[in-house]
Amino acid sequence: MAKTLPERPRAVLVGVQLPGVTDEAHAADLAELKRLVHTLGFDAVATVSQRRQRLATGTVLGSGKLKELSELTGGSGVIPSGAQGKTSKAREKWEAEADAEPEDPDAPVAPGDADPNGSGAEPPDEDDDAFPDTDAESDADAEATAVEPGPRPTVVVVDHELSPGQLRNLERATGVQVLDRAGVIVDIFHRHAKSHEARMQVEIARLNYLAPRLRESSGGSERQQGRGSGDSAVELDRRKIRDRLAELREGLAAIQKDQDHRRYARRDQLRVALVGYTNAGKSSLMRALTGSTVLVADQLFATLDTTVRAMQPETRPRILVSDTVGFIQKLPHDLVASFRSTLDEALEASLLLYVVDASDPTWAAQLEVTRTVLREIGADVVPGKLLFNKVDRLDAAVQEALRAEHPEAIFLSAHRPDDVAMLRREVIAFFEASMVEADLVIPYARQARIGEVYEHTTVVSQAYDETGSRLRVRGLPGAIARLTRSFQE
Ligand SMILES: Nc1nc2c(ncn2[C@@H]2O[C@H](COP(=O)(O)OP(=O)(O)OP(=O)(O)O)[C@@H](O)[C@H]2O)c(=O)[nH]1
Ligand SMILES: [Mg+2]
Repeated sequence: MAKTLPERPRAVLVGVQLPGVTDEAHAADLAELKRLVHTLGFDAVATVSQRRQRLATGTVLGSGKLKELSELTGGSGVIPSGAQGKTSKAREKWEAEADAEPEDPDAPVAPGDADPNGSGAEPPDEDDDAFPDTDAESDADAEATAVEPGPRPTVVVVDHELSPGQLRNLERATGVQVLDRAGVIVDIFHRHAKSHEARMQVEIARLNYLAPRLRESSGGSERQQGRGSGDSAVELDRRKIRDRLAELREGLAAIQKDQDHRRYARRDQLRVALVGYTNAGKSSLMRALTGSTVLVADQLFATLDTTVRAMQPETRPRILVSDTVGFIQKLPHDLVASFRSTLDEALEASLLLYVVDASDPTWAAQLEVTRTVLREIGADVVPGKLLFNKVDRLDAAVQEALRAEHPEAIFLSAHRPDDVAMLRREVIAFFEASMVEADLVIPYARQARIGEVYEHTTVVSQAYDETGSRLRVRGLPGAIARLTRSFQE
């Protein structure tokens, strides 16, 4: 099918299997990178993989593998030595700062496990020799690099976070544009962000990501300033980025204040949030439960905005359902920070529905990523239910085994109305269980506000006496306490 479409850029994936990473986990990582790259509009046509003790400081791969990679892209396979001499003092300083500014909340994405001292890694690394067994290992999986026939790949995508220096070195050696995993995710977020807020959050993350990587054009990556006065152009860009970041933060703070108000207004309502790994089926369940038309798509990070809708048909009191941004492993730090406010929805829910794609063999690792992120924002104290979604794709035996292992979980398919109805009953039952019954007296003078009671509780019976109407209600203890107070004032 892809052949009839306009040509998609062809990409080579690069992954290093570090100690402690199993073959399965490594393969799953690369498969996920392939999906990310696909979502971005590239075709991954080859994978270069190597086992190493750690990422090579300068070029990620050892020199042998780097040659192999560069043969695929038509690059020289080496870092031209002349190119290294040109780095001026100002640029060095800028890069060094960019690589290591941990105390600055605006600091660019940390280089992660790669290149911990963030030197920018200009000189070609020499650690190939320090690990003499690596060459043998690279020979061992040399035959893994098969390329689909067609034109030369024009992009290299590395499954790790690269320091600006590593990125530049790889571009020089391969002669093509190099993206790292964080860059791919940032770009996807950039394309998928719809609301004003999400766009601002993503722009902040993107600027933080791009800033340390600004440089004169090399290997086809975009460069706004064209040629000219080199470092001063970089300096200028840097100032512009700082200004823009400040402006964005201000705008975001205003929007978030507004949202805090709205959230405050919803505080008495019954709320459930759908959380989970990207593509697990959160938006599909959201649609099914609320009849809303949120985007459902077989791509990663289809949803970037939190949507809140009442469960349909409406219950009394109504139950609000939130759809949230999905998680992924190795999510760039900046993006996690950007989406923290989105995740506040999850924090404020009374119930979290952990949606898992049961048909994905790596579901357990995906669930762990979800739990870890939620733990980090303190949402692990919110009661949760485990939802094994997409069971329509499982064969009966696998499903049986899963059910036996997780008797407390809900098994369903977002595509089956009966399953969704069952989920709805489960959600209602959860809230029922936490509700209490109480009597509310509404003085005649305040009858106009009786609607508030109906909004936040279930009215079991109603009677009238000389003081006003007397309602027997069921609701969450907090809501009842607030209503009682508000009608006594
Ligand atoms: N077979 C099957 N496919 C499903 C089911 N639920 C969702 N899908 C499909 O899975 C893909 C992802 O679904 P979404 O609902 O967009 O997933 P999401 O969790 O919202 O994903 P993000 O917004 O990207 O984080 C879509 O192609 C859905 O049609 C299910 O129960 N069975
Ligand atoms: Mg979604």
